[in-house]
Amino acid sequence: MESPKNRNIILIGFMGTGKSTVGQAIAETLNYQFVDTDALVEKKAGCAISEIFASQGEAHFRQLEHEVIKEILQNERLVVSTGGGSVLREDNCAVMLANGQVIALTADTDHIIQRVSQDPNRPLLQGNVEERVHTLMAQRKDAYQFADVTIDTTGVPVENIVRTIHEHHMKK
Ligand SMILES: Nc1ncnc2c1ncn2[C@@H]1O[C@H](COP(=O)(O)OP(=O)(O)O)[C@@H](O)[C@H]1O
Ligand SMILES: O=C(O)C1=C[C@@H](OP(=O)(O)O)[C@@H](O)[C@H](O)C1
Ligand SMILES: [Mg+2]
Repeated sequence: MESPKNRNIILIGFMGTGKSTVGQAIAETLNYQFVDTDALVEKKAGCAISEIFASQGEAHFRQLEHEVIKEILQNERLVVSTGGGSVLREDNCAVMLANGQVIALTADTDHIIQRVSQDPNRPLLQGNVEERVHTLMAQRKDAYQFADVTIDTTGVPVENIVRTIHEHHMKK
């Protein structure tokens, strides 16, 4: 485990690009431990993400998310699926790059809208989902570019994405 890029795999990307789904599958393939920062934030707060946003606001959620990312990346052999807004803090990006191979998942807007519309649990997408996705994607268009690798998941089955990540991780 000489290079920091060997330590962990860290998935970043907009909501609905498949970080949580793909992360779980790649962890099983590599026999790494799977960690979802959203789940760790919920554990730390003792309530659901939507409740944290509603009762304490987004800034508090971002602080918990930052603490979780810093803590968890002290370990090795993890696949870490991050929340889509974690990259908005530069210090999170720096911790990620220093502790693993950062892989950005992307997908086109229509696929993202279709995927997230089935899950009402994202506080930033309440109301008109299509409008919210368009607005946030425009705001974040450059936010995922610091990744070591970028993989377009549009129309790609999860097992193919897993295979591509596996190949990238083996040859890095
Ligand atoms: N490659 C894919 N093709 C089709 N559906 C997908 C794909 N990846 C994820 N999904 C679906 O999209 C939804 C959001 O996926 P999720 O893993 O929660 O994304 P994220 O963690 O990036 O927000 C889930 O219903 C999931 O089953
Ligand atoms: O993009 C964001 O700001 C968020 C993405 C969510 O995670 P997913 O990207 O896994 O949906 C979750 O962290 C929270 O609802 C905020
Ligand atoms: Mg997720």
